[in-house]
Amino acid sequence: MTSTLKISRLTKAFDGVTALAEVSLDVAPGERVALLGHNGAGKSTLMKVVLGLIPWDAGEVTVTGAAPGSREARDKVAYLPENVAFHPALTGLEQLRLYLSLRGEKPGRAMELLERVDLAGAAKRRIGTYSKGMRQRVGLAQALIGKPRLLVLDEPTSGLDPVSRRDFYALLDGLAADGAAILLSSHALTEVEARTDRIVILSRGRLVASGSLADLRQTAALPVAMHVMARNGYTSQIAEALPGAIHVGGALHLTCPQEEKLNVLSRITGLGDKVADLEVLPPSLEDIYSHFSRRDAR
Ligand SMILES: Nc1ncnc2c1ncn2[C@@H]1O[C@H](COP(=O)(O)OP(=O)(O)OP(=O)(O)O)[C@@H](O)[C@H]1O
Repeated sequence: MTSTLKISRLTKAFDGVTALAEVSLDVAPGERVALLGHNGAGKSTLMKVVLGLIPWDAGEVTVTGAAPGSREARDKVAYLPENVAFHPALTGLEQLRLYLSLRGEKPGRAMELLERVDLAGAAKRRIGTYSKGMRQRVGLAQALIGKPRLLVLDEPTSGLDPVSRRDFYALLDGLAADGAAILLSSHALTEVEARTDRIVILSRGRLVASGSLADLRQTAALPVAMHVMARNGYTSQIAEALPGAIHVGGALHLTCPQEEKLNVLSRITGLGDKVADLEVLPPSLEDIYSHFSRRDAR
């Protein structure tokens, strides 16, 4: 399938400071990609290049086969900046009508867009009275104009409460199911872990990891943690059977390399009734993210 976004060996420096170094990334139609990285990793720079807002030094970038910033690309790309700003004196409805006219579309669609982001009830209130989450939703409604094929969202859920975040991702799921590619940056790791198809980690301008969470987990090969709860009176016997386990509260905690996980589990189950309960904790996205960021910093 042809990629919606194709980036090949993209390099960009600002006054001799490298912001992006040979970054390659393809995003397929309907794919939801999360861009992660510390402050200054290059996420916004990459987005600005994709949007055609800044030139780049080397490499190739195409958006739906067109050059970033070209008329064709702009027609198919939507952007939601992190701190979206609107005119505070306009109502949500007026703001959306204005954007629709600027895009050459019927202003009459404004209410339908506000309904999609659950803002119909506040459509006739001034944006100056909206909460941050409501302004963010006006931003999303604006990004939905013209059936975009690529949505570029810069920290779209920062400042949203958990319910608004869930609704926001549900909306993105619908757009992705309709074939739109989504590239979003975030610092909220647990949230992207559940709601995106692929995770891309940038570190100091370089792409250091790309794949599903399962792929990254496998590549990182981080240890697995286990919490073993002993039945009354058996804690020391279990501790003896599991060298390296440490007492934390009433449980025993141990870690082991991925490849030894099944051996350790069979040792634990061999302890029979002495074990009251067992929890196996795979490495979280936070662990994986730190692993790749640290590895790159060395
Ligand atoms: N206009 C600019 N002039 C000079 N340097 C810049 C400019 N824009 C970005 N940079 C530098 O490029 C690097 C990447 O910055 P960028 O804003 O892309 O990071 P980011 O990953 O989006 O960070 P954050 O999470 O803080 O938004 C940083 O070293 C930054 O200082």
